[in-house]
Amino acid sequence: MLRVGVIGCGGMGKDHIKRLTNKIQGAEVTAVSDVFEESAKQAAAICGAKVYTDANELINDPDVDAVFIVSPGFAHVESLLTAIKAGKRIFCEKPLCTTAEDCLKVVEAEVASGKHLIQLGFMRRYDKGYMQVKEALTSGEYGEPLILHCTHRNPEVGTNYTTPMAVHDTAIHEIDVLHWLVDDEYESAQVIMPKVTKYSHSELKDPQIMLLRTKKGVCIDVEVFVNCKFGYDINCEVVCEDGAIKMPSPIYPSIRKNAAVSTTIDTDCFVRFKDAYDTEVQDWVDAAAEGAINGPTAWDGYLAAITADALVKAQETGAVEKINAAVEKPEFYK
Ligand SMILES: NC(=O)c1ccc[n+]([C@@H]2O[C@H](COP(=O)([O-])OP(=O)(O)OC[C@H]3O[C@@H](n4cnc5c(N)ncnc54)[C@H](O)[C@@H]3O)[C@@H](O)[C@H]2O)c1
Ligand SMILES: O[C@H]1[C@H](O)[C@@H](O)[C@H](O)[C@@H](O)[C@H]1O
Repeated sequence: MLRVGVIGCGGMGKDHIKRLTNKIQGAEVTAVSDVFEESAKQAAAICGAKVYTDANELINDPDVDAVFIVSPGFAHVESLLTAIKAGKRIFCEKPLCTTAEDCLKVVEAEVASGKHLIQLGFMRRYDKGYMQVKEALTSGEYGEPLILHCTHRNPEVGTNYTTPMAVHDTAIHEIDVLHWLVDDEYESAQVIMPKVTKYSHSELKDPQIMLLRTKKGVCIDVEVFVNCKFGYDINCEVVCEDGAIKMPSPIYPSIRKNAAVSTTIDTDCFVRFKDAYDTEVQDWVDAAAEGAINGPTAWDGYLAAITADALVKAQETGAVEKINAAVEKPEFYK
């Protein structure tokens, strides 16, 4: 049994604690921590775990074999470095860290430890729909990918959500999954700002159109619209030389009523990606039995961070911004 300590007991933290406690085979939550003791206590009630307010104490608890980081992005770096030092296995929710500089520190610490310790929570790589698109692309039947059209729509966000978060918090998922889909790396980024929706506020330009170009010349457009009001709507279509592949939407019945046909759209990521979260976490636990780490790595987190930085710069300049890694991909991640 893998004894897991969970850091961060907010919305996503509690969702993962329930998953680890009720669904995942081979793991138990033995400790939880939150800077707010009351949040940690509420989470501990779900799983009967020890309560900490200091994440570093949880990491060094001898009853914790592995650490699950679900605190806000800005707090990830400290827990990651402490857990690497303690030699603990780590699952870290996206983003790895909020700056490329911190991501690089984590990459360097993991490489120096000589052990693969970190799986990053880019769950879309475990989503059935994206996996089907990837399978179609790698079959070679449709030729080379040329263009990707994507949408990332949330029904609404809180008033503390600001313009750069459309990149760091939201488009970060597309940044990771799309280059993985087409097996390529990003070269440049640009952002186009349409008219702002009446449902936004002065600190948030919403919607945005993000454009990415890969080294092989694939052009990607992602509409990020976080106050779209109508649902949690994720779409992706890959236009290839010999066909176009559209990711399937979750299947709901089509209802005929009052002279209209309607189908449900999910309203949040917890439902839309429920199966993907379950699969990624089970994979992390299963890999532990073999002393391995699967899935997205700290290096993927670093690549996402430099791409995010270019997009945030492009939000301000409106220009095409280059994306360059400060270092070569270490042998360790190849
Ligand atoms: N993969 C996904 O689709 C997905 C979905 C939602 C959230 N997330 C990620 O999960 C993480 C948490 O998001 P959330 O929505 O639960 O946020 P949240 O604000 O609801 O919860 C964060 C919790 O962490 C606590 N906290 C803050 N600093 C801490 C620290 N240093 N140590 C321990 N706890 C600390 C806060 O008190 C809060 O209870 C973020 O990295 C976010 O990007 C991922
Ligand atoms: O933290 C959440 C989460 O990552 C969701 O998957 C994404 O759709 C939201 O935009 C973001 O705010």
